Amino acid sequence: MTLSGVARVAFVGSRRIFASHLPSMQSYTPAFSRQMSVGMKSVTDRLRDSGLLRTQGLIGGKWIDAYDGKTLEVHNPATGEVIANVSCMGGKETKDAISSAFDAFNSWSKLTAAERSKGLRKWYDLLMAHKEELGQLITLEQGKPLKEAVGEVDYGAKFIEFYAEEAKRVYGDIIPATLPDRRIFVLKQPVGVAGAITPWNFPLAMITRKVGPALACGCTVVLKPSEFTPLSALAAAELALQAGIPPGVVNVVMGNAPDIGDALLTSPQVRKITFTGSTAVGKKLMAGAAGTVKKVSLELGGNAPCIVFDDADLNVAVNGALAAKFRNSGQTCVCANRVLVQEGIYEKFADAFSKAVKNLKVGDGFGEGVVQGPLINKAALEKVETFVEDAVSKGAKVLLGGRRHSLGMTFYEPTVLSNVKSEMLVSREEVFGPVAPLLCFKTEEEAIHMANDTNAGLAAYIFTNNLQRTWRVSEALEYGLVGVNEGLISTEVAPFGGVKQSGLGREGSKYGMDEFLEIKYVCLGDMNRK
Ligand SMILES: NC(=O)c1ccc[n+]([C@@H]2O[C@H](COP(=O)([O-])OP(=O)(O)OC[C@H]3O[C@@H](n4cnc5c(N)ncnc54)[C@H](O)[C@@H]3O)[C@@H](O)[C@H]2O)c1
Ligand SMILES: O=CCCC(=O)O
Repeated sequence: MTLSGVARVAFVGSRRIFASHLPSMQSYTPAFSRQMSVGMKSVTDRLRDSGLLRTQGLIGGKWIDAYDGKTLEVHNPATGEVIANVSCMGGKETKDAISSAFDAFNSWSKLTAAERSKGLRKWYDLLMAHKEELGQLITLEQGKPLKEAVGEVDYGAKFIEFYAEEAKRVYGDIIPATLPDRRIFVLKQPVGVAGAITPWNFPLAMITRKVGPALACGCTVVLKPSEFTPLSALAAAELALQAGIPPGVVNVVMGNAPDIGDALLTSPQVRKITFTGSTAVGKKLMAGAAGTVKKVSLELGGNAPCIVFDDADLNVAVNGALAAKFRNSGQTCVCANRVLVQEGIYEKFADAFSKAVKNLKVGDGFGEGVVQGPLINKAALEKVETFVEDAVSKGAKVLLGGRRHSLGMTFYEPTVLSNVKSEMLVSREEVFGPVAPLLCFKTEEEAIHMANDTNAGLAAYIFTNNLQRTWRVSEALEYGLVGVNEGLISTEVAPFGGVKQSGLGREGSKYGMDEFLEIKYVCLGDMNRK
């Protein structure tokens, strides 16, 4: 079937899905067109067949339109075209979703851990069974290369698998009593309904990292995915239903973010807010949650330093920095934001790194060999542009890239800047794009000072072959995660989270469970007392 033969409009349930995201053929090579026709056929047909292309909100196990019938367009960032129109919901729908979650909490929290575990395991199996389609959906609405998108499904699904196992390990304590006729017990209980708000850069994994532990602990969830990428969230929710997770345990609303946020924050029935996104929005949510004193966890923005010492292995450092910087086109909270290079290795590193960056193929995420997709939207593109202009106007030198990509849309050339200084915007704020600013330092103390000179404290990377230095610097860095000779460190088994203004709490690992549990102390008096 040729690309032109693919139906322009497909129907999913009662909703219309527009297939007009298909790219204009003039801009691509024949090989690329063939690839797209296969990819596009899969996206529309396979998703429709599996029921994964959902466009309504999910409340109490039912797929529901916005009460006023409003919809919201979802775009393919690689082409700008509309992929789907999803329900644009607000406070009213959110209140109903909260009621459903509150009702469902009664029964879900009372299931045995083994029963909840079974549901989560089934959900994991279904996510994995649909990993190709889910990956295509992520590429379609978020833009990341297909291979990376399928990798996100693997990564995201692992949180569900891990927490299916962890559900069975919510242990309490027995504390030696202070009086002979008493016994002291500690119980861990689910906090209640959790409001989960997630960003667009990992449309699936940021959801599973929250919903997995929440459900494992016995909590129920009202999820609000990003308006830019709701389709992956809806598909994951559809699979949760197919896995037999009861109605009301997972609810999804999307649309008017402040209205949805207000409904979640002001409801006394919501006992937990778990948020991943920008620091600015996180601060607002934290303030809003104070009114009803909710438990809050926040995964916010970063400003990751990537420190390359003179004694580093050059290849390891180049590959590590490349992975840490250019994953998801630089749109990752743990992406290296500043590359600090010691003066003795600076020139060699700048040269080898620029050569490696030059080889990164930019294009539509469905294109063969593409490793750099578009930025999420025009605002993101303009932000990157402004940051590069600011750096250049203050003396930075463009070693590579430094401008919009000839593909147009929101594509930006993978960029390397040298002679970058700490006061430039690229060093002070999260660039969230494919720009690597190189800063030079002389001593270890200077590197630590430069690295810590920020309000953010999420991820940091160091490249060195000196064991003592590894420990000294790892301990001195004011960050929640440190990669040593490694640029990709995220995994479901390790705690992920920031210090300072990068957030509160941890996701992933056994520690991720604590965010959804309350501790209850029970004092048992003398049962034989007359
Ligand atoms: N620390 C982490 O684990 C982590 C992971 C991924 C992304 N991030 C950060 O996320 C940011 C990029 O994501 P983004 O642009 O989607 O962030 P964002 O803060 O703009 O949006 C995140 C979510 O919050 C919602 N939102 C916005 N205003 C709201 C309000 N008033 N009330 C309720 N919800 C509201 C959005 O609709 C979206 O769903 C970057 O700063 C990145 O570093 C952090
Ligand atoms: O963007 C932040 C999340 C990325 C990750 O989990 O590694």
